[in-house]
Amino acid sequence: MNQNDEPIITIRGLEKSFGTKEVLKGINLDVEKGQIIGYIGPNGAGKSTTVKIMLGLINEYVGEIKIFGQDISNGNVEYKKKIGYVPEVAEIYDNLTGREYLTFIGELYGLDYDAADEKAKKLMELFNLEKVYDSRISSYSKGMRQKAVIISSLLNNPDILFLDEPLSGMDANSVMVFKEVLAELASQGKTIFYSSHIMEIVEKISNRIILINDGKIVADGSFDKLKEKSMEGSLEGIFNELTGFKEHREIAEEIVSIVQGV
Ligand SMILES: Nc1ncnc2c1ncn2[C@@H]1O[C@H](COP(=O)(O)OP(=O)(O)OP(=O)(O)O)[C@@H](O)[C@H]1O
Repeated sequence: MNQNDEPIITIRGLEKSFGTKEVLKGINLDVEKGQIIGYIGPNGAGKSTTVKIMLGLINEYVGEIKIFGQDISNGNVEYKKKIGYVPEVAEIYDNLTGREYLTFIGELYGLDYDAADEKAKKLMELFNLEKVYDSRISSYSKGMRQKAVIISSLLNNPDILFLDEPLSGMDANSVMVFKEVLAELASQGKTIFYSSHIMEIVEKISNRIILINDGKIVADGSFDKLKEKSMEGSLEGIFNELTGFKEHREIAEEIVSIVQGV
């Protein structure tokens, strides 16, 4: 196997506990260049934990992770230069303007100020944010902030993009643009690791879906392949089936009866 055929991410025997709580119980995964992975699972399943370990934000774990062929525990953080990350909750610098924030991030990635400014400005225009480029981020709406975070994750032209619920707050037009951007990036060989609870979108954009439950991978394949193995026609149905969740109606009825009982 030559170097170009090597998986871009390899995870072997990944285990992670917080105190006595075992969160990841042996994750094994090879991700190929150009894949859009939909990484899904119930609340608390360990999706963000897996991503944070890959980003080097959590250092203590059992198992081996290679990104771009390098073991990430070797102390060399160079690989991070080729990664983009949109966290579920972004701490962005409210008192900075869009321009200040994005050029700052661009410079952290090694771009010079003018290159970062030009790129950020063009991307802000394409996301309809040109008018607020010089306004403080504290004045942005939720969706506007989210777009600024997405732009910041793209400034370094990353080879792997980790997205944790990236569309929250974004309007339908922007979602449409962003979905196309992801498909286009993947077609150019970028790898996308996409975590979300919006099953309709995961179903549409991912060419490979990985479902974790109780710390283990319980499904891995294209949406069509998962459908073949299931009685369910939608990803939402497959998700319910594989996570053993059947009581939604009973739970809903109980909630309503408690609400009405006050
Ligand atoms: N720093 C931490 N300290 C202690 N427990 C943690 C920590 N981070 C995560 N956990 C626990 O690990 C489990 C997995 O959390 P994680 O955030 O990875 O889940 P998730 O699959 O991303 O969930 P969600 O869909 O709700 O975002 C949860 O039980 C959570 O409480």
